[in-house]
Amino acid sequence: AGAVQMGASVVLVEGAEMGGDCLNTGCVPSKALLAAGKAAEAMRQAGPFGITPVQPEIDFAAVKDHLGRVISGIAPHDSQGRFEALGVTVLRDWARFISPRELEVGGQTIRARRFVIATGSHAALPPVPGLAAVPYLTNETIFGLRDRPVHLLILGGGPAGMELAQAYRRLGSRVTVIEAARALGRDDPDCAAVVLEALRGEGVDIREGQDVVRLRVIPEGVEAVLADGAVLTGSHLLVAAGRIPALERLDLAAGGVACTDKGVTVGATLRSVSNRRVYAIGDAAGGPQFTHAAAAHAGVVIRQVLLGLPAKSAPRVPWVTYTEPELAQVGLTETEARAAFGDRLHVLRTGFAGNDRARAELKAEGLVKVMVVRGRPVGASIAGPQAGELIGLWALAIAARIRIGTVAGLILPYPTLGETAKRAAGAYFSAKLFDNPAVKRVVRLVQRLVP
Ligand SMILES: Cc1cc2nc3c(=O)[nH]c(=O)nc-3n(C[C@H](O)[C@H](O)[C@H](O)COP(=O)(O)OP(=O)(O)OC[C@H]3O[C@@H](n4cnc5c(N)ncnc54)[C@H](O)[C@@H]3O)c2cc1C
Ligand SMILES: NC(=O)c1ccc[n+]([C@@H]2O[C@H](COP(=O)([O-])OP(=O)(O)OC[C@H]3O[C@@H](n4cnc5c(N)ncnc54)[C@H](O)[C@@H]3O)[C@@H](O)[C@H]2O)c1
Repeated sequence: AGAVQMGASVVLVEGAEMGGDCLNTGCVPSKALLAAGKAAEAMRQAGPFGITPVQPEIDFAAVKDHLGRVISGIAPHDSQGRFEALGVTVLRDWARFISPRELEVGGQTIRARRFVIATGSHAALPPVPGLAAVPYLTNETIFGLRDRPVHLLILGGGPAGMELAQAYRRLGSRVTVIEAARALGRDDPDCAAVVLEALRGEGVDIREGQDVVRLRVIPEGVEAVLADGAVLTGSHLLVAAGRIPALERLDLAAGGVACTDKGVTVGATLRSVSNRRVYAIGDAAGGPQFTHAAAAHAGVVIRQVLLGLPAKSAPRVPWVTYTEPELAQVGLTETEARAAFGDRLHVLRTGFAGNDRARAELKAEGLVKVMVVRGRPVGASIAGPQAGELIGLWALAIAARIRIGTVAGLILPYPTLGETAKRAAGAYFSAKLFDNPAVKRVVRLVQRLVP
């Protein structure tokens, strides 16, 4: 869309649904499902507000229809019609390279000056004994279910696994997550612990540090035997154990495009190291796998290809796991910042328990951690209500190299969750101001001298 509107001649090739993974089988249906689960949970948890709690009746097929409506509502923005109206030639078939500067698409040859590979990723299938012989779901099939799984076993406790675990649990399924290492392991452990405790409190069974040693079909569905000997039986199995780039149809060898099992081999400019006509963006580029990362990549390519300007992809992007409470990260985690800056690091912490809005809404679990080096934030981790919205301020502060004092001095409306930022920033100064005998001496002196 950007390229054509800036005057380039553009062909867009899509082999499946317009809108890709995010719209059809990723972000959008998962957030719509989480929203349905949240509505159900609010009914169960109304008691403390003085409202009789009810066990909601969930029409699972109607929930599935809700996902469909949300997708259809957004789809026009990603549609063939919209792109054609902008002047893009849209071809609905699979593309493959036939030479370093030609693609074959449905019998047609396309010769181009530049190519952008934006083919996304698929669910990775881990080498678990028996997986090939049992029925399993991935993100490409689970959102199509019209019947509620009785007991959903989820292989993988990353963002995909944990978001769907909470959604299905709240919609009435039993859910067991089997995680080989640490659940939500890319996030700050203190913040991840808040989310895991909340999920366990809702009845999600999370088995960490557990390999599945065998899977087999049983009459009720699937049986999983874990390394510790536990035997789990589920009606359905979801594989959410990471992603592999979707390069299999492209015949990259014919195009002279080097790749690994992580994606097309590119540097920070996103240009193929082996074919200078080719760029790779999004999940296919082997970096962070988020829609906003893919969108930022698109800007990096447009700048270089259309304007001839230098551009590089950002080494880090923020991310959010949309459980309730939410889990958000921008910049460095405490562990990363400690490794990079050692004793120069100050870690500021504040809990949502000290935030009056969170108290009023009975959502006071969670914390904000801010990593500060030489008076400027270099990272923030948040677990709590609306963490995904709250991380925006820290993203700006880090990107614009704003001093922590500027955040502490902000006047923010009361009572808002956003005040957690001011409170966390204030912690940088409170120790220096309030526990400092020199400050106390100065204040006493000023009190005596000032009339
Ligand atoms: C369950 C789930 C939830 C997620 N939630 C979030 C979220 O909340 N926020 C977030 O930022 N990210 C989320 N993600 C990640 C996000 O979906 C991806 O990072 C994003 O879709 C990547 O965009 P992309 O353009 O690289 O690839 P895609 O969106 O996958 O698009 C690639 C397109 O290329 C097409 N294609 C592939 N090969 C060919 C070929 N040879 N010829 C023609 N067409 C081809 C595919 O059909 C597809 O339509 C989630 C992922 C999952 C699985
Ligand atoms: N809210 C969001 O932005 C969001 C939501 C969902 C997915 N995504 C993106 O999509 C991508 C895929 O998500 P994901 O959660 O599938 O991947 P992931 O790589 O983030 O997590 C996969 C998890 O599965 C575990 N695992 C791997 N093999 C296993 C095995 N054999 N048994 C048990 N556990 C195993 C890993 O240890 C890891 O914790 C991620 O990169 C993520 O960034 C983003």
